[in-house]
Amino acid sequence: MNTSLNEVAFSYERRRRKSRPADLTLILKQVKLDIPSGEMLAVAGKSGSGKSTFMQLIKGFLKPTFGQILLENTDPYGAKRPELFDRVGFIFQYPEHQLFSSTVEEDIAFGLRQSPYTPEEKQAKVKRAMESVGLDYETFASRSPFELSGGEKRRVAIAGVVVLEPELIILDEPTAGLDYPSRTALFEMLHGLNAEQGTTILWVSHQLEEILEHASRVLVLKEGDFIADGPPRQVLSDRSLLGAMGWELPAALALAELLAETHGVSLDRPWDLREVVPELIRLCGRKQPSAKGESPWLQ
Ligand SMILES: Nc1ncnc2c1ncn2[C@@H]1O[C@H](COP(=O)(O)OP(=O)(O)OP(=O)(O)O)[C@@H](O)[C@H]1O
Repeated sequence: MNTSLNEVAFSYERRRRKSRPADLTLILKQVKLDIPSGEMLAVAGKSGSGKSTFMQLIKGFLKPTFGQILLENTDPYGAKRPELFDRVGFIFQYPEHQLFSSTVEEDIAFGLRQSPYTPEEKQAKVKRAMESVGLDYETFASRSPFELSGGEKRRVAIAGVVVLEPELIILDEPTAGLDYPSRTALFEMLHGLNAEQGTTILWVSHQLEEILEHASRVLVLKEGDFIADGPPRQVLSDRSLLGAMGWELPAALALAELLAETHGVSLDRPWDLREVVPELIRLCGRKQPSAKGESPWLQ
């Protein structure tokens, strides 16, 4: 689903008739933005910069004070079509805190309770949603969500949104509090939804490495303005931007710079630590890993 913000400004203050943007404290400042269908879009910015407000406007939890949100070129408010917001799924931070049913299946099916589907159709949808988040139906459907691991609980909570087949999914720091394997699995799942169902994924992230690895585009928000927008490799190599945001250089670039300074090694802008490792191995005089994947450190 194509999503646009047309000069959207937002204030939590009450707007009086005839008030202008300059009369109010704006949390989002006349933002113009297009989010074409199918993007993996990360939003970064300091605490209080307006990320959550931005996401809630797209979901329809908040209404623009000025300007318009367009979903498939339609303003849901102007066209009196609030149901367009149902095509946007919203996953809060720590969504597992909102699980409440006694079984995984009931929890995921909760959003379908008002729908016209038969019980069999609902079960098929739940099963499909569970598969798309990597939860085996036979293993998990009848278990209590409260007995699962943190990563599994989060998958159940996400399946409860995926079952509604949203075209755009918004996630607020989806990897917060997860260990490395759970983070990797979560992104595999999001990439799967994006590639197989064309779902647009928009998520808030505070981790540059995560953005570099998973996003097709990154938006940087500062005090209600998008100050950068583009491919992560381009945006996150801008030193003045990194300085303005108080962000460290991504680890692979920092390591490459250190190698250049200390050993005169020149690497071609590595973005991933895996791209730096072969050079480190060479400098240490160790062999490269064999085709079988043996660790060079153990030889
Ligand atoms: N309900 C509210 N009423 C009034 N002001 C609010 C409300 N919610 C947020 N704000 C203010 O709006 C600004 C932006 O908040 P927002 O939650 O959108 O930022 P954020 O970038 O998501 O922050 P964080 O990373 O800490 O979650 C902050 O100054 C905040 O205090």
